[in-house]
Amino acid sequence: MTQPILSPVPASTTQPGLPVGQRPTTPTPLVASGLTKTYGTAGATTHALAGVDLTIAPGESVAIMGPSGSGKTTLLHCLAGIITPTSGTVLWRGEDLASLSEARRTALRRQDFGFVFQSGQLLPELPAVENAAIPLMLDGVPRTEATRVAAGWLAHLGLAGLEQRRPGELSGGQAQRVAIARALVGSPGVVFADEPTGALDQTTGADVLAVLTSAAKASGAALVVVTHDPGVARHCGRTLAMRDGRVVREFVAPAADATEADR
Ligand SMILES: Nc1ncnc2c1ncn2[C@@H]1O[C@H](COP(=O)(O)OP(=O)(O)OP(=O)(O)O)[C@@H](O)[C@H]1O
Repeated sequence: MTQPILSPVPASTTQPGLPVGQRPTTPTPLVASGLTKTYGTAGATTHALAGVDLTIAPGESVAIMGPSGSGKTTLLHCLAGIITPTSGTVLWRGEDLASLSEARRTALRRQDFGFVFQSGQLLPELPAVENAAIPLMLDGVPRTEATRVAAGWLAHLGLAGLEQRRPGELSGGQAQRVAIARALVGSPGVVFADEPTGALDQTTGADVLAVLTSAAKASGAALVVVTHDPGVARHCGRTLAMRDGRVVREFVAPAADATEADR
């Protein structure tokens, strides 16, 4: 039986996953200022982001909603350093992500950020426990230790006994829990989730979302979730409604007063 490595106590008193000292422990906000992103070339441009200012506090959960094409994924990708904004800055631990070398940005994404996508993010040939352990192994943690920690997360997320199953042998909801374990296993500062329940039925999606938000909270990670589902947004402390590349409304939890037009 693997040892549980996540206890429901504040992250300030425990850093699940890795031995103390391997991770910076000072909580830090993620601060975006004046973000714009323009795709295309002269004559055929799309202004996907038209000036976004946003601060994600340590440990807070933020849902990003808005109609298709309003810039949600573009914002998430800028915040996570996956793409570089056309103008504006994203500061993490005092550094502008755009000023880092690609190698530094890649390392930072692996070490400080976790990611959950809609589906298809697990490697089909690897068992669940190894899928979940990947970020640690890429970071140089020995395989035995990495899989021990990953197994602890799988157990915490309700997947004890399924460690050796490959993704094709898991349900959609179980596969998303493995993806959540993988996102949290390295004790990230921020977890980014893009439509994490979009491929699941409503009940399974609600379960997975509850698991994601509570596990992120217990680990002390901030959570940024792009979603069309107001049920998802209700799990988050703050909801931003986007339109035409801007944040046009903001709700403090729960987002019960979000209208159909905000989705
Ligand atoms: N790589 C790209 N090249 C050109 N245009 C892009 C690119 N990515 C996004 N866009 C455009 O930028 C705008 C914002 O796209 P984005 O994917 O951020 O919106 P979204 O709100 O996440 O949409 P959805 O809810 O449909 O996923 C859209 O008009 C889209 O067509």
